[in-house]
Amino acid sequence: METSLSKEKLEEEIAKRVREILELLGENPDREGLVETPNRVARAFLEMTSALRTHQPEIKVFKLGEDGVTYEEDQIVLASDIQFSSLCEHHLLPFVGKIHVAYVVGEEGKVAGFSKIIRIVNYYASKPQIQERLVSEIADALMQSDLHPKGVIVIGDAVHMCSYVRGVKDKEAKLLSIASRGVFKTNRALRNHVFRMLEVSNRRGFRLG
Ligand SMILES: Nc1nc2c(ncn2[C@@H]2O[C@H](COP(=O)(O)OP(=O)(O)OP(=O)(O)O)[C@@H](O)[C@H]2O)c(=O)[nH]1
Ligand SMILES: [Zn+2]
Repeated sequence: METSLSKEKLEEEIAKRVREILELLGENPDREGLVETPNRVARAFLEMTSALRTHQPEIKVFKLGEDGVTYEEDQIVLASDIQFSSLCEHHLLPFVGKIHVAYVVGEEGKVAGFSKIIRIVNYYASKPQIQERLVSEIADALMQSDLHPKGVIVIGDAVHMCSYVRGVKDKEAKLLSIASRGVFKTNRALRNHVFRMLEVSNRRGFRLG
């Protein structure tokens, strides 16, 4: 649903409801520690759902080959270990983990700005959903972008707080989900190649700082 309320008004309206929830839970929302809580919660939820009220960021692309350098055709590009947090649409609790995005350079020879891939992940993560839809949306966004890749694969690997802190309370279980598009859908060897690249990326143990 589109909302025409200003950010301030939205925060005020959400905070009012959070206050009511606190009261229903048996808390005293006027006690010192809770006075600012409804507004903090409102701001946190607005931040974690910002994609509902904003447009997808631009995916800036660069054309390879224009500088006379021959690039390897069908080069696979992997952006790995992109940390994300999102909200599960069933409980509105966070699920947090990593997303890996790989694509095969298309016939136009375009590559995406590295940070733009991270921005796209963060954008689609910023709303309530299930993890399977998150990886699918990221894959579709890249396929439909100016990048025009031959294929995209998006792997999500996350811990869901709704299963960690409540319900089954499993502290170890993780959800792994994979969305494949284009050549990755049909070519199993190519998919396996990405999995091997991820293994290398995990093994290299390269950390700055
Ligand atoms: N596949 C998938 N399931 C999810 C995701 N996030 C939450 N869920 C699951 O959504 C389901 C909702 O099930 P319900 O039975 O309606 O909710 P519930 O009574 O709170 O279920 P429990 O968590 O089993 O206590 C649960 O099994 C959650 O683990 C997700 O991203 N992907
Ligand atoms: Zn959940």
